[in-house]
Amino acid sequence: MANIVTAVLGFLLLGLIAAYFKFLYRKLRPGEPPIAPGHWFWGNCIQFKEHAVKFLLKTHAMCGDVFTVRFLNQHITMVLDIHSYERFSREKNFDFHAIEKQVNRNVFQYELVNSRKMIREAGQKVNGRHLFSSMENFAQNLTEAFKETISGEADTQASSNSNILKADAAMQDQSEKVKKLNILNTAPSATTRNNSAINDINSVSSVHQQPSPAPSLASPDDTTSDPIININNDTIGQKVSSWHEDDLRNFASRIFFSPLFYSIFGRGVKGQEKSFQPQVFHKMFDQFHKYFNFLWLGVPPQLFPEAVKAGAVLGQQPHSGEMVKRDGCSEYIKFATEFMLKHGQTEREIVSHNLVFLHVNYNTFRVVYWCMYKLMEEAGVMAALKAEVDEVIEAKRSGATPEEAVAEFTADDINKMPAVDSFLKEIFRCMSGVFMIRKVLKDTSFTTESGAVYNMREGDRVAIYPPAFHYDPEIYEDPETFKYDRYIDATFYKNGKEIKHPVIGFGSLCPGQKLAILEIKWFIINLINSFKLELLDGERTMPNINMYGHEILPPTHDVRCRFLAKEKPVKLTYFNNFGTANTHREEERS
Ligand code: HEM
Repeated sequence: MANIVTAVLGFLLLGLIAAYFKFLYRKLRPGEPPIAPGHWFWGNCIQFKEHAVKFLLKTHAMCGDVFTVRFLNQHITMVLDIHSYERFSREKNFDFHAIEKQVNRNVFQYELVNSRKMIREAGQKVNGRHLFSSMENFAQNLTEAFKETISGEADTQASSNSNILKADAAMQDQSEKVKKLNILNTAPSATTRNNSAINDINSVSSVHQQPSPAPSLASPDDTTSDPIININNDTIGQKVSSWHEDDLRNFASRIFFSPLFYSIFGRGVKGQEKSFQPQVFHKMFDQFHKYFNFLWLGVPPQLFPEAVKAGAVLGQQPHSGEMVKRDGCSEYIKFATEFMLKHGQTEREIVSHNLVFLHVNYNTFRVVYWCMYKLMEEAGVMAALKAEVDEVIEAKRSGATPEEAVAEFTADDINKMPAVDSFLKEIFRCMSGVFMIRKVLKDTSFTTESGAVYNMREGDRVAIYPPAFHYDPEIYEDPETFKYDRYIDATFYKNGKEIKHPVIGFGSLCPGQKLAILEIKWFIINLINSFKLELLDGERTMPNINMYGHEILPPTHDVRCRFLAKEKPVKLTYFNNFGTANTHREEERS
């Protein structure tokens, strides 16, 4: 018996050693970059999770510009040379498609047919003339959201959302449709989960609907802080003519996420939308998003019941035929829906794609959260931006009386405000967590800008890691400090050479970059024009460095703030001037 046990243990050990050499250990081939020191089993997982930027900068100092890190059995070669960004982006053997496929399959559980063509063509629906019309759509929705928040209607709506969900929960049947549309429909009891998700919302509701909610220490991505129902009953329906307290995330959701949602999916018939509402989706999306990094790496969704529950609610969307007819539905969604239907994709796949699109847009919300926070954190930042915004508005202002005062902005006007522009770049510098990652399609010799050659192995991943550039003390003086004016008339150097792209928040492929920047800047201008806002005493937060890998880092926890609608602000309007000669030239230049 003892002999058998010894033999089994021996085989097991041999198996483990063989598995180690097959999957984890790597013998370098000639010309391959060095491997970063790490744990024999985890590789560099722990170092990366503890503080990705510090780990990479330290390894860079040890190994040079190009080196390979390992996450369990996944090798990723890091190209940490900012001057090689363009070469990296242009390299045909470095493929983003495989990464996008992995996200679609593992996180959103579907496959996009002919995805390269779809994204290339759909991407045009937010650029060129569509950039201007998409922006017009967003600006109208933003004005609406500000009006609703100032009049108190947004609170009333949020409260009625909660009622809709209660009614919905009561009415929930065993509908097959709901089961089929659950994007994480991994087990047969999707409907039950769906009900319990809704019930969860309602149970949180009763906890949160207290006259004076305590300051929330929950992460903004934490479901315990509920955006739908975290409402002070005393203020529901009241005009915001006195100071009004809220969680920052909640406030940002109402004045930014809502208009963003409507700009993507349009508006249905008021009062008949059940759970397909921005505040419901925001809440559920956050819940789902928390597990993004695990799902992306292929961990089964069944391990995250909270994500599955959220998936059930997120799956409840209008039928595609209805969606494209909604008032203000984006050209992107219309195009993508038509494309997918032509390629024989199902309703469930269309639903999943809609969520992918919301996912990429969600980054814009995260940036806005940080913009609001940084405006409040230091009085000097708000004062400087306010001075610029007031000055530009004053110069554009028309109308004889304060009631009639209007200032009209074009996209060029919005982009030509140096303090706003620099502030936003600094937000991206400090808050980006993005991996610009590609799959190596075949063995490739990659030459860096300085002429060094590295052999990249087929099947590996290769990445640029912008946050490591953004916090490089050789590029940025005092990189840990937030300086809103860092980018005004400034140039940056590394190894004595000027850097062409000092901030890389969007990777090289994001088709939504121009739209996101315009939307955020327009939001900042409107926010400063319409509201006074402050953090409550002692409220501070910071980016959650454990979330490196997310495009924009979430905060470690939410903060409480208070805001006051300004008396008679100048009415701001966005003017779509696409078609004028100047605009074409600006577009071509950028
Ligand atoms: C602040 C907001 C945003 C950030 C930080 C952001 C960031 C990114 C990043 C880092 C990538 C990967 C690119 C690469 O690796 O080269 C990406 C891809 C993408 N983004 Fe954005 N994005 C934002 C807003 C948007 C918006 C508003 C849209 C809407 C059109 C959008 C659509 C996409 C799409 C479709 C892709 C996939 C591109 C492909 O597969 O080729 N993004 N984004």
